[in-house]
Amino acid sequence: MFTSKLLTLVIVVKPQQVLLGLKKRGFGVGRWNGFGGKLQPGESIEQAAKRELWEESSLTVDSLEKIGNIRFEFVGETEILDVHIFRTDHYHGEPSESEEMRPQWFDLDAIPFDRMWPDDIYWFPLLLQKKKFQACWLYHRQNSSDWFMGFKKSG
Ligand SMILES: CNc1cc(N2CCOCC2)nc(N)n1
Repeated sequence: MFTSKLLTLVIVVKPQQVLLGLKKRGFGVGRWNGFGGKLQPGESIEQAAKRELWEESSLTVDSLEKIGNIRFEFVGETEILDVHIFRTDHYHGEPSESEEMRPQWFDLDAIPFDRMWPDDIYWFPLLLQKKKFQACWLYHRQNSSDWFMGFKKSG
């Protein structure tokens, strides 16, 4: 029996750069990623995305653009990660380090894909072109990059 866990992921973009955070602990530690996490009771996905962005980077946003959804399955595990991905080009404040994340701006032609989750190289270009997408990935182990993917772009 599979259960799914709702998670958020926010990618902050400015004209020539994208903001990523180095995960300092927990799931995905050591990888650069967008900002996000779990929902709290009573929260909408978007509210959780804004809260997690603020908690992890101290940025606030007026609006988020829902850009994608990826479902991750890990062989041998019964919990599917249902990650809702948002993009924002308008934010307030300056990024600052939190207990979870060390934020850093990256030039769009220098995104550190080799130090990110292996799926990111496939959907970051779509996010940067503002193309909505859906995807599913099967990982053979939580830290290996063995995976196969099904990819469906939706308009
Ligand atoms: C498994 N591959 C993943 C997972 C992931 N996240 C799961 C934990 O919550 C934040 C987003 N984010 C990316 N880019 N790739």
